Amino acid sequence: MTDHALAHPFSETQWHRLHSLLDELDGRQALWLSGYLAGQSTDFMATSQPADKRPAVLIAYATETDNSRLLAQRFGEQCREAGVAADVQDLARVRPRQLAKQGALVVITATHGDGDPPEPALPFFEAMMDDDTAPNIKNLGFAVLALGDSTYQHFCTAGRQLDARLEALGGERVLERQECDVDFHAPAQAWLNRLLDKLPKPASGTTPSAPAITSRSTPSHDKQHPLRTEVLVNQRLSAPGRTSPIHHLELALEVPDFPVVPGDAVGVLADNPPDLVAAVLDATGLNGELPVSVNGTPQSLVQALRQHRDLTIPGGRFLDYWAELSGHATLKEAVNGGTRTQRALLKRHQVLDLVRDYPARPDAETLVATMRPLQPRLYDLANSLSSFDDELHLTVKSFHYGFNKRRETGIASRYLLELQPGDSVRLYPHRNPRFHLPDDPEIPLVLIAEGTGIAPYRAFLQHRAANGQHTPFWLVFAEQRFEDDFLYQLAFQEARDNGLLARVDTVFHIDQPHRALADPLVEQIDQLAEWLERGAHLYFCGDKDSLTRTEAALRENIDAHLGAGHWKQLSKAKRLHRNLY
Ligand SMILES: Cc1cc2nc3c(=O)[nH]c(=O)nc-3n(C[C@H](O)[C@H](O)[C@H](O)COP(=O)(O)O)c2cc1C
Repeated sequence: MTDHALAHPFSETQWHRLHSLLDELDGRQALWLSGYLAGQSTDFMATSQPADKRPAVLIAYATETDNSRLLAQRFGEQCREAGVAADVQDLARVRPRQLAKQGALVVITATHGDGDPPEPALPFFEAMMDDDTAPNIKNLGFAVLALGDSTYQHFCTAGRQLDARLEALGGERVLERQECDVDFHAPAQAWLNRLLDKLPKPASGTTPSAPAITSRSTPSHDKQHPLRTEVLVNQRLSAPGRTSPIHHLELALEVPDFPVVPGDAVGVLADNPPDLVAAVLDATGLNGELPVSVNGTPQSLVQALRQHRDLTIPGGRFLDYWAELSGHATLKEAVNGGTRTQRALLKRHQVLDLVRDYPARPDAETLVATMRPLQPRLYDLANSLSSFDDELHLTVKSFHYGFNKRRETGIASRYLLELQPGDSVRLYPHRNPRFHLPDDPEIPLVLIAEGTGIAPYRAFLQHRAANGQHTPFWLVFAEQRFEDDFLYQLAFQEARDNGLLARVDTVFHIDQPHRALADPLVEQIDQLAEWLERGAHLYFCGDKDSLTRTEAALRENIDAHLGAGHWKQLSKAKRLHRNLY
């Protein structure tokens, strides 16, 4: 068959690239790719189908850490098995006008930032809230599942706002909004089951559509099915004696086709520190060997507390249980006093404070059932699998915070920093497509990092070098001291010497207390403008406050230099990439 015998939707360049990729694949890789594409097809199809062929139900998700996407995809499969025509799509790719043509809309959305919608879906939320761009959705059946975390002041705000707006725009609520806390699996599934009953079913006698093949048909790892990796190296990168040390970790990757590229991260399932687990057992008088179950899996209490339960933040259900069990007036008043009083109490008490200050004798199973699940933590990959396909590298900084006048250490960073070669770590891939490299290797890239934000840039450089690509890179990096804290200094200096890095600028806050991360770029604004005119993309990675200030300074200077609204255009053209934490 010639290329032209098949009417394909690709440009000539894409067609050639596709062919040369397919030529390189062996049978196993081709099979994997076909399964992967089939899995993605729920997303692809929704954007490419003509309007009149759109399935009745659109299941749209807005996510940053994947919970909403996984729920949406699972619900999509459940719908198809029940014969309900449903498409699953990222809200970031839904145009509000498209909604008017749907039969029903199911939204699964998280809340992030400080009560904000997940960042990729921001344009969708903005367009929906704006009277000029909001669609007319009279009679559109809708239902909203809101994911959140009740320890945040603005609980489930994104879901609440969208639910109210869909109603205000003329939609008809098929089922009352469900709000879920971090232990969302059971309530979310129960709500989705109820929703399924209310969605339009095929006429009797029609055969339900076959369940779609998802990327799960290939070996895959996620939060529920993490991969066990072995620690090869755990090395301090920063100066000895620094209060928040930074380490470089190398983990053995013993599975093929781990689906990450530079810019992606891994979700790490950290263990709680053994001394904290022991202190909780001690204060509750429970034996760690007691049998309990977590999501239906039987295990010992000590394992549940070590691997699955949040021993830091108590959460509302635990507080209710403990107030009842201990019978203590202070706790009862907090529970009965409404959200604000509860939150005030939780701000002063971690789990250990509660169980020590208000002693009681819990039942092991109820204790585990009422505690919040321990959340995974995301770490950006610091290497490219094109260079080391059997290793994952992470850059980890110790995290400390003040609590009740004492100094606490972050669970995940403490766990990772204390690992020894030979220990194992449970993790899963986390895709971050908004922070990937552009396809065209000739596009110049300005890489701006505060501290550990440098990790993905190491992966970017390795990736381009391994593929023999010559991208103009300009690195701007800030840390504490030049002598001690220039992370991966040798690698970046080598890249500078061999021409892979075109420019490097650094800011060391302790050495140069008045110098900001934006300063080197502002001082070289002509150069930056020239790079932008050549089509450069800008990447911002690391500490949210520092990089938000940096972006504001650059925006002001670039708009002054290249014309008002220039920065906004860069953002619209997807040439600004942010990965902030
Ligand atoms: C950085 C961050 C900020 C968050 N902010 C909020 C918030 O303001 N309100 C809220 O209810 N939940 C908040 N959450 C909790 C998430 O909504 C919750 O973990 C949800 O399950 C994430 O879903 P996703 O994986 O689909 O993004 C936040 C989570 C993170 C990691």
